[in-house]
Parts: sequence; structure tokens; C-alpha cells
Amino acid sequence: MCGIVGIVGHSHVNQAIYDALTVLQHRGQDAAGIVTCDGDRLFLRKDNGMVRDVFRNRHMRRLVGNMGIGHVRYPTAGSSSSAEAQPFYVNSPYGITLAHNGNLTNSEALAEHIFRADLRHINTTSDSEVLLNVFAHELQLRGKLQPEPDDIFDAVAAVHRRVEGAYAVVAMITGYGILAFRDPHGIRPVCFGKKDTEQGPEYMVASESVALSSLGFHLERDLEPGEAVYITADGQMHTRQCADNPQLSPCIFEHVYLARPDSIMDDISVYKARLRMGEKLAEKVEREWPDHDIDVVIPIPDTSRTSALQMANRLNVKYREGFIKNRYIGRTFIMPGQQMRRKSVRQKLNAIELEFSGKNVLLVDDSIVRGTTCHEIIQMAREAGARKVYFASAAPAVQFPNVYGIDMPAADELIAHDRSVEEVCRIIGADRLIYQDLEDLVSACKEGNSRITEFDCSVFNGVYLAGNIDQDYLQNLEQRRNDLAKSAREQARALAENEVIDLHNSN
Ligand SMILES: O=P(O)(O)OC[C@H]1O[C@H](OP(=O)(O)OP(=O)(O)O)[C@H](O)[C@@H]1O
Ligand SMILES: NC(=O)CC[C@H](N)C(=O)O
Ligand SMILES: [Mg+2]
Repeated sequence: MCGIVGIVGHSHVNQAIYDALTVLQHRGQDAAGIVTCDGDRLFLRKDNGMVRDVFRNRHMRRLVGNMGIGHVRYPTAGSSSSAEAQPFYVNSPYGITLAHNGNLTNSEALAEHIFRADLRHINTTSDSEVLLNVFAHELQLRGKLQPEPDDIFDAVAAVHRRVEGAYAVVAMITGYGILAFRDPHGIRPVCFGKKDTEQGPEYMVASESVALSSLGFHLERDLEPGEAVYITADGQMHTRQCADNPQLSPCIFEHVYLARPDSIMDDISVYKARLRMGEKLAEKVEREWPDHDIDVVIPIPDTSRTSALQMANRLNVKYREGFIKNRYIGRTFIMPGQQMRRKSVRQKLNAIELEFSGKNVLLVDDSIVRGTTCHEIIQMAREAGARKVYFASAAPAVQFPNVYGIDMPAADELIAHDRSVEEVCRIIGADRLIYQDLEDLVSACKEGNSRITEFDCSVFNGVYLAGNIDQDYLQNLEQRRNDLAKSAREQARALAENEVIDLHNSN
């Protein structure tokens, strides 16, 4: 996941985009960028770091113009070099900038084809730069001095035919308008909304509705899978379905962990979905462990709070905030590198001993992925004097890699891969481990919108709906992007980054 935003307004949009990016910060902590357009000029600032660190006053002052797009990045392809921070820019046709959430599964083949057939040069290892160039090429083919909405939509339709994987995209055509589109499976989210002002309506697109509501925009709706919305610089909105066979199968992990609870995604309240996850998990405990001896339910802050609370209610057991989170440390799961993640769990969470001492505690987390958090937390609960430490996960066991925009490329790094529940329980050091059943997770989400017939549940069931994902693909991905390979690459890059050349392209 990453966070994307685009605004067409009646006054400078820099501050609004900045504010939206801070609201979407939970979707990417590695890099941030904003590009604005004033007349026919673009102004871009992007770098590694959190939003508050990347944009200083001197940058904000220069980001002038009434339309712009922004991005917060959590890398899933290429490297974490600042050269791969987004938005990306290509000068022809018109000058297009683009920000992408998701992950392309055929980007290598596309990059090769772009070079050989389309005569375009890709300067980084980012899949998003490939996506931008495919779109730019397809738009160039229309050969118009001034693109009409249908030219733009035709180019998006061609993108859908060439590109595989997951992509929610916002792009800006210099001087003309802002475009957003969603892949034909709608795996990653993107919605749009409107704000009425005295000068007329302003439009905004964003990964999550929380960005719209916090800026006073009214959520119109999510983009349909395969659909595109184009808002011209003078405030005309156009939409078109650009895919031949759209089939909504949104990523269920958004509801488990990625999204903020105060977002509505594909008409599902993330908050309510998490409440229902807690309820269903409680039902499973009642079913399979009717004579349980749980004294207290304790969430692992932040994300599991909602489901843990409802689980405690349903079990009729006390709910206590036994761990306090240091609010200045970001999300650990989306940090690059296992060493950093492990250290952060201890820095981030601290136990209140009196809530543990002599008690049988049920710790609840939204998910167990690499097992970093639960392993540390269970030890901390024991050090705080717990008698028994049980552990429950509001999601089923994460057993398969993700190829659609969550950086879990290596099956071996997933604690539940090829292991039974008992084995995982032993490794994390719990006295009992309970996972949500997949059908319960699906129905917890589906209850919010029964029109969704299918979710992307690939991390739980290994079924990959988009792209041609086979064992070869997964093996290759694992070799390129496992933690070891990434850290070797990042070390080499850190050394080289001291000598950035003018054309910034270090990996
Ligand atoms: O098994 P793991 O590999 O540790 O991954 C799962 C954990 O990581 C996430 O927390 P994170 O700290 O990223 O964010 P949060 O504060 O939103 O819960 C998630 O909520 C789990 O707690
Ligand atoms: N998490 C994402 O959506 C990442 C977008 C893109 N694949 C990148 O690595 O920059
Ligand atoms: Mg967590």
C-alpha cells in the first residue's frame, strides 16, 4: 500500500495536499512527494521520510498552483532510494506526473517492451515509472495537441490491456487536469469527493475516504474497478468505465490492517468490519473453548483495538489497555528490515504490569505476519507477571506472499507458512493460539456490502486473481525482495547515495 491524493481547487492546493498526506501517513512512511501545477509549470518536492520531514516551509512556498497530486510511499518494488519517491514525471506528452498505489506483476516484461517497441527510457527500478510510461505512450498515440476526456480514457483502457497486477493511480496532465483510475479487479482502493465553494466545486481523489472527510470534502463514491475519473483544470468532472471485464475483488487486508478505521472503503465501514471480526473471533472461542479461563482481553495497539474491544464484549470478559503505545513511533510492520521492526516493537509498546500480574490474559492482534510483534509482546506479558498468555488473531494465518502492494514477498519470512497452528503457537511462546477462520473474515467484511462477491484473500489462501502468478514468479520475487537481498542492496545504495549525480537514478 501507499497513499495517493489529487486535488483540483480554486486556490493553491499545496496545504490541502500536505494535510491529506498526513492523514494517509499510515499507508507509507518511507517517502513523500507533492507536485503542483500552475498554468503550464510544474513544481515538485519529494524525498525519503515522513510528510512532516520532507516538506519544510521553503518547499511549501514553492508548491504553487490550483491543482496537484501527492504520494506517501511504502516500497514494494525497486529500491527505497529517494529517486523512486513519487510522483514520477515524464515530459512527453504534455508533461505527466503520476502517483501509484499497488504493485505491477508484469513490470519487467513491460519495461523491456517499453524500451524496444515504444522507444522509451526507464531510469529507475520502480514499477510505477513503468506504469507512467505505458500511460504516456498510449496517450501520445492519440496524437492530440489538446487531449479530450475520451483520449485520456482510451489511454487508460490501453493501460488496462497491457498492465497486470494492482494499481490505484492518480495522474496530472500539465495544464489540463487530474486523472485517477483503478485496476480492473479494484484490488487497491481509491475514492473521490467534492466540496462546494463560492467559486464552484472543488474535487479530490484519495486512497481513503478519511482524507476527504478530514479536509471537508464530501465522499461521492469509490471508483469502480477499471473505472477512471478525469477532472479538468477548470472543474469539469468526467468518468468512464475503461476495462472490458471489470470484477471487483478488493484486498481484504485493507480491512484487517492497512486502512484507517474511520474510512469507508467500497461502501464498507472499516471500523464496523473490525468490530465484526472481533465478534466472530469471540464466537469461535465460545465454540471451541467454552470453558476458557480468560481473565482479561488486552489489545496490541493500535490496529487491533477495535476488534479486541468487541471480542471482550461478546465474551463478557474485561477489556483492558495493558500496553501503552509511544505515539511518536510509526507502524512497525511497514518498516523496511527485520532488525528495525523488532527493535521498534519494544520501543513502541510498554506493559502496565498491574493489568498482567497473576492473570490469564488473552492478547488480541489484527494479524500475525512475520510474528515479530507477537513474539516480543508475549515475552513482555510474561515479564509483567501474566500467569497464562493466550493469543488471538482477528485475521487467519498469513501463509502466502503478497504481490499486489504489500511488501510480503517471501513465504519463508511468514511465520505461518508451512506450519501448523500448534507450531506457530510454540514458536511465539503462547499458551494457546486462536486464528480467525477465513470464511468468518470474509463475512465480517461482506456484511458491509453484500454486492462484493469476492475479495483478494491471496495472503490467506494463495489464490492470485490478477496477473499470471505461478511458482516461478513467486520464487523469483522471493529471491529479489527477501529481507536479506533488500538489506544488501540498501547498504550498497547508502554508500553510493553520498554521490548523487544530476540525473538522480541510484538504486
Ligand atoms: O507479525 P508482524 O510481522 O509483527 O505483523 C503484524 C503486526 O504489525 C502490525 O502492527 P504495526 O505496528 O505495524 O501497526 P499498528 O500500530 O497500526 O498496529 C499489525 O497491526 C500487527 O500488530
Ligand atoms: N505500496 C505501494 O503501493 C508501492 C507502490 C510502488 N510499487 C512502489 O514501490 O513505489
Ligand atoms: Mg499492530
